[in-house]
Amino acid sequence: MLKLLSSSSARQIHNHLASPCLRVTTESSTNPLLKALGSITGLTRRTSRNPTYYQRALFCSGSSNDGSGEVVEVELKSGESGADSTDASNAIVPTNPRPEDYLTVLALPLPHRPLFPGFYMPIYVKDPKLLAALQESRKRQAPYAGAFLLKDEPGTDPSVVTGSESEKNIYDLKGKDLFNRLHEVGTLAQISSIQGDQVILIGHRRLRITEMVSEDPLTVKVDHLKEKPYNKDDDVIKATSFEVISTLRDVLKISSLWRDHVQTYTQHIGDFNFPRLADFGAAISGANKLQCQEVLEELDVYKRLKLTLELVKKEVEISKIQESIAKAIEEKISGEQRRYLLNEQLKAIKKELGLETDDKTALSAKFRERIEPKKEKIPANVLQVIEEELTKLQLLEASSSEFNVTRNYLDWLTALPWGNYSDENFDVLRAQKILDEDHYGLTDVKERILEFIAVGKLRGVSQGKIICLSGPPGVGKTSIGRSIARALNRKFFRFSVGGLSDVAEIKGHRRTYIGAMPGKMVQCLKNVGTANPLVLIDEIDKLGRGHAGDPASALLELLDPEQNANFLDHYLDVPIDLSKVLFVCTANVVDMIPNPLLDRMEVIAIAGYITDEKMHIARDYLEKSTLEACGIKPEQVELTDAALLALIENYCREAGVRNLQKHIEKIYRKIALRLVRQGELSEPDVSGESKKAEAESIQSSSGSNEASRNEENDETSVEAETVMTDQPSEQIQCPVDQPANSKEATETEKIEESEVTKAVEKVLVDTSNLADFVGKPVFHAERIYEQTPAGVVMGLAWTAMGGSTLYIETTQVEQGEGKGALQLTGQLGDVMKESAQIAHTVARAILVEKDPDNPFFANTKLHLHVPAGATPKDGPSAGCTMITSLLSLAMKKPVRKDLAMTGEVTLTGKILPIGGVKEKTIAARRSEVKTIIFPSANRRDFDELATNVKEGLDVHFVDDYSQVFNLAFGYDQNEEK
Ligand SMILES: Nc1ncnc2c1ncn2[C@@H]1O[C@H](COP(=O)(O)OP(=O)(O)OP(=O)(O)O)[C@@H](O)[C@H]1O
Repeated sequence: MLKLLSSSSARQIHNHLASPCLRVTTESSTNPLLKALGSITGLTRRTSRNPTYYQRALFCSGSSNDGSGEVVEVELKSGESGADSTDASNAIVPTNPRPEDYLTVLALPLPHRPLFPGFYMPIYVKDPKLLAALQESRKRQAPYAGAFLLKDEPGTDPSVVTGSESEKNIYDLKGKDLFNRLHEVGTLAQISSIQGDQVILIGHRRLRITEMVSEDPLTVKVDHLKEKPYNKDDDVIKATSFEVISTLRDVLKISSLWRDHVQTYTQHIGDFNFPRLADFGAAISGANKLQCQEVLEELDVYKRLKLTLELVKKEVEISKIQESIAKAIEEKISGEQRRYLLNEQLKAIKKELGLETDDKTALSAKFRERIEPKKEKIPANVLQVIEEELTKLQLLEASSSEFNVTRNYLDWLTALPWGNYSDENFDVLRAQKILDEDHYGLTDVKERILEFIAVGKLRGVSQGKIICLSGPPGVGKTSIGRSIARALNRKFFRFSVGGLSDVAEIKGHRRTYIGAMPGKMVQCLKNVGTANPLVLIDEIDKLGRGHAGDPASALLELLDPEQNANFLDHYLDVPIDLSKVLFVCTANVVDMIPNPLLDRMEVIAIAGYITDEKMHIARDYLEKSTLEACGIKPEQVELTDAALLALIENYCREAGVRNLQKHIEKIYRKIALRLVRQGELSEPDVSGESKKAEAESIQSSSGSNEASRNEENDETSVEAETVMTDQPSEQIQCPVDQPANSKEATETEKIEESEVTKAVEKVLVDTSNLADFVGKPVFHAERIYEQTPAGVVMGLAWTAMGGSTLYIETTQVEQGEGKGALQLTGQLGDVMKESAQIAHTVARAILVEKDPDNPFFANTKLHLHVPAGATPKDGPSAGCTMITSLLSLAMKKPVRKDLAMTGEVTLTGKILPIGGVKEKTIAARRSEVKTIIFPSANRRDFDELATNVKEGLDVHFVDDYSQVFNLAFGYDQNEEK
């Protein structure tokens, strides 16, 4: 409470407080505000240096002795609330205030560390009210506040950094909450400056909060704390402080960070006594906030010094670790730097000596060197693109991704064989020789190639063409492609488009994609190095559907001679001339080739081989190449004709020869193994003279040995084979696979055995031992009837695997008035089902004509089946076979022996042409058919067949079913038998 002062009481207070900074006016004031404050018991502080201009005063109510009264700040503005300068001049105004005069202070929360006396600390005040209050107090020339460390939230670990989250929360703390979170002991902080929300504090003296005065901004009452009295000359304190000093010196020596700390945060340390030393050590240490707070709270000087010593000692250790880490890293970096510098120097020296240019220049030089010889042939637009890209390369940063893209692009552009053609062979005779060398038969294909060469010779230039070789697997489509390339002296490149569904495979990716690549054609040109290779596109009938674009259209652009002179690959982005490329495609089924593509092709069908052709191929090509591949000398083995024939007829009856090749390889591999085994057995550990002598003795007794071996072999060896001795006439049987642990074998027997095998020179493969090499025949004969019964007729079919024979079987299910019906089985397709219905109708009509009284079809339920029910079948060509089968059953008369037929039939009985004449003829031969009926329209196809295919066949060409009827049933049954 404030009481108006009389001059005497004011002086009394003045004297009592004995403060030189107080000035007391003697006149009493009528200021109503002062009156309202009631009696004054203690004067604390004046706020203005000049008593004439004072505006505020701090008064403390209650006892003036202990200073425990309430502090009241009074505004004494002149002219406000009746207070004027005259009135105010009556108040008691202190001069030169001291920090210890502050008994009520604004509380500043410190989130990270306590503030030590004598140190700077910048803090950020986010609370606008608090900031305003601080600014106000600075204006009032009372720039002091209390700085208190904030306690962690209960349950948090002070050593764990949780980011800015906690900091955010403290700005939200207000009033009582904030008060409860503050450590009791803090520091009286002078507000040195305020810039924005940054406030620089300078620590002065320790405070202890006693109670909260106001909540927002938080104002607290404080006690000023003093160190406990201590003896300056105490040895222990001295020793401890010296240790602190020497440790600090060590740290300062090691850590430059500490030196900076000392310079930045210490402020007029003043007289450097022991308590200050302890504060100093703790303040600059890196200890956590609670350890620092402990030092701050410690008023016992010795204890405080001890605490500080612990902290600085720890700091020494940390500094040592820091130093070693720094040293290790420095060493590593300096090593790398050194290497880098040396490398750079090396590069510079090499450059100076002209030994090496920098990467980019070297790269550009490489590309230029590449295009130099073919510069004349490279199209102008391509040259321009190359030049532009080379300029771009120089401007790009070598480490950029764009640089790599440009480099790869240039690599492709410059690597292509622009205008580089291989010298073509226009020598027809030579070409024919090469073609014959590689393949037996295939006259059509060879003729076509020779025509191509002849045209090239006359025109002087060859032309890009698309040839399509179609036929069953293994007939040599791929290998003839390779052979054509050899004959024409063109480079060969093969790629399969079977299942290909991505257009990018053909046309390339756009350069913008990561990992972009040009298409197959550009890769081919780079690979072969000439612009006129022979490109074999395999399995074109199995081209995929395409999920991104249509591969068939892309192939069209590639193959079409009209378009491919300017083929544009997405990656290359410059037109390439593919008009000189010879494209050869292969397919199993021509029907599956997309029509626009097929339209541009010259299809050459390879039908498959008959036994005779297979024999030739096996003898002259497959056997020779296999012998070579297995490392067997021709004189070491003999595969008899009979064995080969058996192999073809019983094991490899399909149209192609791939399976035959596999079987021959299998035989020769087995022979190779046996020869090696024998060879090993025949290497006895005897030398020179003794060997010779033994050989002679063995030779003289060979007859008896052979005889004994023969006997033994008959009884014991299941897997025996025919072997020949020096004299081919003397054939003996000897076991090739010896029982590994023959206990009975004596020493002499062993020698004899080895010498006998040594004499073996030729392995004979005959029909008798063929099964030992290739196992039992796996092929079941197509022919299931020796003589077809009534209702069964042999037809001829075409499949992707070649031709084959098939039976049409008809039987009667039940009979009865008006029960005539037809039931079909055998996985027949729609066309074949319709064909059967037609056959039923036509057969009925014919029967009416031939035997009007026979009600068979009207009263009989029939079942027509086509065996091999697991294989789907379709097509109209079995029409005439079905009619014949139905009529045969109706008339109960089997058809002529060894007859096969094929032909589509109309409802009126006309016979329409069919496809696959060669395949069907070959299939008929395979099944030992003697008589074949073909539609007349196919006569030309048949006439074109090679003589060996036609040989020995009785072929009839028919226009009308009546002719078939006569051929099938117009025979004398007795004669047939
Ligand atoms: N007329 C022939 N003369 C000599 N060897 C042949 C003849 N026909 C095929 N061959 C041989 O048969 C093997 C198989 O031929 P190739 O691989 O060319 O068959 P393909 O018709 O391309 O089969 P696919 O349709 O399965 O690709 C090759 O080793 C080839 O040399």
